[in-house]
Amino acid sequence: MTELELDVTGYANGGSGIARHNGRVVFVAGALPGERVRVNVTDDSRASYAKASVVDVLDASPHRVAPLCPAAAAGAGCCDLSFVDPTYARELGADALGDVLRRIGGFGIDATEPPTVEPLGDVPTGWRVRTRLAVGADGVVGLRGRRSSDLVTTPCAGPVAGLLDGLDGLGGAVGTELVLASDSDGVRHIAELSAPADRRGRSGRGGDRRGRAQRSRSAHSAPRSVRTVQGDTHAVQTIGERSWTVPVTGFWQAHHNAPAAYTRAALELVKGIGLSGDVHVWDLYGGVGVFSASLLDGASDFSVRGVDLVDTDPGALAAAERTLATDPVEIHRGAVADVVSSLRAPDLVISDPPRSGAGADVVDAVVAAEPGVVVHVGCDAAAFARDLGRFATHGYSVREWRAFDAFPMTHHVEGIAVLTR
Ligand SMILES: C[S@@+](CC[C@H](N)C(=O)[O-])C[C@H]1O[C@@H](n2cnc3c(N)ncnc32)[C@H](O)[C@@H]1O
Repeated sequence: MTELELDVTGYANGGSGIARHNGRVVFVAGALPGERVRVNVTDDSRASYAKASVVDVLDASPHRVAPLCPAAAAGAGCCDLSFVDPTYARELGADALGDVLRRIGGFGIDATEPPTVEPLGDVPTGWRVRTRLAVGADGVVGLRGRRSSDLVTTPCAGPVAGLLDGLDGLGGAVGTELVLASDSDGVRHIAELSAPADRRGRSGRGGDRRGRAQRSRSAHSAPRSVRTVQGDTHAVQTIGERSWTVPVTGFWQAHHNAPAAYTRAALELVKGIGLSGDVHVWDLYGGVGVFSASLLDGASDFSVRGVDLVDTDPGALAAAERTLATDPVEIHRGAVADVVSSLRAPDLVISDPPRSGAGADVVDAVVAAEPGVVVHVGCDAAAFARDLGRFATHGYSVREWRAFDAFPMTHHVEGIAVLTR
């Protein structure tokens, strides 16, 4: 492996430092702007850039701290910025978000100031209420390594207190995974997911890299059986006066303060934006309907006449049905791209897609329905910027955006923006 000494001059969305070598960009994992580092080149396969990881810090940034997450320090792929002072990490996140909003979203340098990244708690540790761990030989439980499939059994600092206590031996065979959820009363529930198809037999072996990757993707999207190991099949999660019974293996925001913060932010963003009277809402990628509920309960300038809630996950939609049973919410199971053209035109759209973003086709379909106001949420800065940029090409402008440090000690940032036509 090639070893180099580099000066790190910037920070890239994705959490790496940026350096240059022989005119080529090198993305250096584990390095901060202003540092001189010795690195190993880990990927030299592309003409325009290389990837490397830090072997030794020769000249350290004043923002480098002793790792806050012992698992990350031991090589786990969990908290990639655990070695960065948390306030500075949020500044880096804001810079990276501003950069992709300009570069990928096409928002001019003079556009609305990029958002600052707001903390969701006082400390960067003990925030995660849902996590997934791998089961290794002899029932040992741990996180996968950053650059290997080895198990790291040192506990991560992200999960809330008690979530990781006494796990060894709870899981079954090698290759299964444990999904852990802490409900709003702090009670722990654990489900075991059977191994994906490619780890069960020999079907995933052999062939070229692309073939193996394709088989692995389809193996991971194939249904896996679920066994309750501890607690219940569902966790009760509460925001204010509303509660949801959410499948342990289903989606709930990872940060214990995120659902309340995001729904409050959405309400604040639509306040005074020009909506009044009876409003029809689309809650796209709505999951259990936390945004639907907050608008129904908390909108102050307007009242919600009806909501179309769209999601693909039957478990989340069943939870939505229970909690929103007496509300004017119509639930649609299916992909947003397939469903929206059949829905009644909205005044307000909330969209909260998964990490990959909504994508051009969905943005175009939303725009075709001509909502006056769109609130768009994104947990991947580049996808968020791409989606907002697509709205902008259709004449929607960002009136305000906010960002949250929803995954402390990592490079991930959650964005939320309100756009008007
Ligand atoms: C980031 S979560 C947001 C869920 C919800 N808004 C919340 O805050 O709890 C994304 C949701 O998108 C759903 N999803 C993923 N792909 C989808 C698609 N193509 N169409 C509809 N829903 C989808 C997932 O099931 C998940 O509930």
